[in-house]
Amino acid sequence: MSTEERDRQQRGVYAEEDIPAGELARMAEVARELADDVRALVQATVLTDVADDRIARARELIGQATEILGEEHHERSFGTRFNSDGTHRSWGNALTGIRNPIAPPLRFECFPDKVTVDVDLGGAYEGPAGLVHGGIIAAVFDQALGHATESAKVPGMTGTLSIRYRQGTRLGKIHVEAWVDRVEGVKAFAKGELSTDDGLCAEAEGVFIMPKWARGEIQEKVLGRVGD
Ligand SMILES: CCCCCCCCCCCC(=O)SCCNC(=O)CCNC(=O)[C@H](O)C(C)(C)COP(=O)(O)OP(=O)(O)OC[C@H]1O[C@@H](n2cnc3c(N)ncnc32)[C@H](O)[C@@H]1OP(=O)(O)O
Repeated sequence: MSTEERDRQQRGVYAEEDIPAGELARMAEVARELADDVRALVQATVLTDVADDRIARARELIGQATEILGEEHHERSFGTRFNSDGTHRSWGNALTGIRNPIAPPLRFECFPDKVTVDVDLGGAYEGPAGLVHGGIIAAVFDQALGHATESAKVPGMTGTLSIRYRQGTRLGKIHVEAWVDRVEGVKAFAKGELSTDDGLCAEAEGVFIMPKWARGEIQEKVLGRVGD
């Protein structure tokens, strides 16, 4: 596939919609509840100690649920949807998507100089025994630093991300802060820290770049709207 075709396809996953605020709130509630249920299922799957016959029964029920959910579905991914009320939603996002049970999910608080997030990472995010997987920590940083650039109105995609793991992060509650250090043209340089009750566990820095294909219309849309 040519670069032009790929860029065109990439721009195509951004959709416009016109959903009244009340309806959107209802849809969000349904999405959150479904993802919470499946997240609980994932945790139960990792930790279960029941006998094989109970697993077989659970699989039957899971199969039925999968069939129902698949009756109607989006083609490839949820993408990002811009609503006429000035919001946008990326409900499939792997870290923040309210419809995505893989997402912990991260819910950021935005301040003028930084974004923060507190989240509980349970047994589904294990790497070394009892500790959070390093790749999960990288993903959390990627989203947090990306969110900081978006909050500072200099959004971009990750060009380079580097992480210093200072000590193991025990499964459980983590606190992350991220901020934009400086901006050079289309590049925003962001930094972040992850801590727990044990203190500072990891630090990150990264370069976030507004890609060529997104400069202009999509950049304006992302900049002009708030959303999840
Ligand atoms: C809608 C979006 C917002 C959406 C924001 C949403 C927030 C999402 C947060 C989650 C973050 C992700 O998961 S993002 C997903 C993971 N990341 C990706 O998939 C990115 C894949 N890579 C790419 O798409 C591209 O290589 C880019 C965008 C990184 C750069 O390509 P480009 O757009 O063609 O940029 P280009 O003009 O060549 O270069 C611009 C400047 O950046 C420098 N540069 C280029 N690549 C890199 C690099 N990897 N690391 C450092 N610096 C780099 C160049 O030297 C140049 O510097 P100078 O000459 O100007 O000095």
